[in-house]
Amino acid sequence: MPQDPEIERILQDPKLNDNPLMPVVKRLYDETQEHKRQLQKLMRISDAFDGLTFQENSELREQFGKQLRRLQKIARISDMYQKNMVDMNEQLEYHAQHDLLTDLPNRRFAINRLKELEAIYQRKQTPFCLALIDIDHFKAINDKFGHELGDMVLKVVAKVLKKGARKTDVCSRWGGEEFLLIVPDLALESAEQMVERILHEVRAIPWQTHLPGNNLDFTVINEITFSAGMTVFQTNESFDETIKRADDALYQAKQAGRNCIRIA
Ligand SMILES: Nc1nc2c(ncn2[C@@H]2O[C@H](COP(=O)(O)OP(=O)(O)OP(=O)(O)O)[C@@H](O)[C@H]2O)c(=O)[nH]1
Repeated sequence: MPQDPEIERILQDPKLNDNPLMPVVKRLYDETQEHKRQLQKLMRISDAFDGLTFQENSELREQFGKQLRRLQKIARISDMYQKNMVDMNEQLEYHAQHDLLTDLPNRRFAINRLKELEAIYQRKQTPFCLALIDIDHFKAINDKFGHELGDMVLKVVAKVLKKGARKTDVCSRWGGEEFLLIVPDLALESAEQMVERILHEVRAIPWQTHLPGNNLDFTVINEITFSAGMTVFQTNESFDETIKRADDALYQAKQAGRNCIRIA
């Protein structure tokens, strides 16, 4: 420990030995030296601690970075997972309301739409028409050419029906070879003209020429037609009753030789 030379000299001076203040000066000097030693020791400890802290800091920083990267990865995975769940839910919802073969809205979808229209009708008296459309002699197509070709015919006819209807109409697969067309905001006469036009388009499908379809031979089909029963929703009835009337009209169309529309 470096001593203070000036004070050392005074303390060693024999002339001052008898000075009554000398013991106090000596004690103070010793205490000061001791404090100095303590201070230096503390500084050394603090230096070492600083080094240690720095090392720990960089280790902590590295661990923190690692954790952060892991968290970001987990967040990305969770994002993707959530997006997949949303996509899957949308798909599930879509498939719950659409027909797998034709991709048209299914019976459940149509019934929901009918419920909505029925409710709207109670408030605003906005009329809507229904057309039950049934492909003629479809069993014979299956029997003669096979179920696979029958499926393709259903798909092609469904496309033509959808294309012929307006965007606001619902063209649904009601079941088997039967379709329900829901036509809101249109007088029955105009709706009938629309279905007549669609029937004409279905008849005109060029089965003989250029239909795509794996190894299926569409040239065996001559002409596909449908029969339709149409009606309009009336006050004080449920849509079930409207459908029943459309079904009766469809029966009449079949009885009349098919390939035509009847109104009830
Ligand atoms: N390929 C195929 N056939 C179906 C499907 N759904 C129902 N069918 C068939 O459609 C046929 C309907 O036959 P029917 O109810 O006798 O009616 P149709 O032969 O069209 O006779 P009409 O309606 O009186 O003109 C049945 O043979 C069913 O098996 C389907 O998804 N794919």
